[in-house]
Amino acid sequence: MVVSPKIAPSMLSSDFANLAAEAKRMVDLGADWLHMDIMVTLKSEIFNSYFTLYSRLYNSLCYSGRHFVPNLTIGAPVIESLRKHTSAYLDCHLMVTNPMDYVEQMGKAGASGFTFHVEVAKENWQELVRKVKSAGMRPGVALKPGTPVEEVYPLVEGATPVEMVLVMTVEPGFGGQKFMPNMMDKVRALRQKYPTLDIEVDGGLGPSTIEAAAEAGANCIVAGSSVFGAPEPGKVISLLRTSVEKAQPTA
Ligand SMILES: O=C(CO)[C@@H](O)[C@H](O)COP(=O)(O)O
Repeated sequence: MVVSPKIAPSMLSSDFANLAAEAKRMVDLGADWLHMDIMVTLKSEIFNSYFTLYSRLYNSLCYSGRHFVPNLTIGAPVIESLRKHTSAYLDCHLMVTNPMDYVEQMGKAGASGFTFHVEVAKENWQELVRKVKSAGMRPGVALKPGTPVEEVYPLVEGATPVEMVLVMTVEPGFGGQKFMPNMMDKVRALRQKYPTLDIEVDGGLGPSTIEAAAEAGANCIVAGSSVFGAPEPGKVISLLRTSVEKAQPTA
């Protein structure tokens, strides 16, 4: 195996009122990571940082209104609570417009991975990656469906590189959307350039779409509704893993 499979149920599809039990259930069923979707409002972020006309304009043009995504989920306090109940790798995907503001609190809360969006970190990604590492987390970069894959190359090749690229296979914001097969061109390009990189796919992954993703070269698989909605979630986790294993070239 060149890269190992990491199956990461998206806790966005879990019962939030029973998060600790849901996390344990997933780990017991064979999950490698727990994927945590962090989405916050732009409003709270801009009060924490600089409120400029530019950022207002930029965000209204790029991010349909005042949020990076049109949904609200969890933040560092929930990660901190969950961390008391599990030692699992918490794969945190920050769908926020100012990831720098969250590095310290996410590190202290016990996040394992900190994946930010390239669309909002074009200027300061080097400092961001350094801070993520010194806060004890593994840095990753995510890209939305409309973002060209070339935009993440400098982050993978930098002096302090990211350790994972997350290719969104739906528009970020909600679980239960349809997988976008044309995103596999990005995965293929990344795998060809970086044979040992962790490449994650997120959105619409399940038994009917895993083959396309695994064949393209994805090894970290986020799956929400296909796992939590299955009568036997353990079988889905194991099928996802087998598909990745089968598709990987042997070293
Ligand atoms: O980040 C997101 C949505 O923004 C994902 O993590 C979803 O939670 C994946 O859910 P499914 O598409 O697998 O239901």
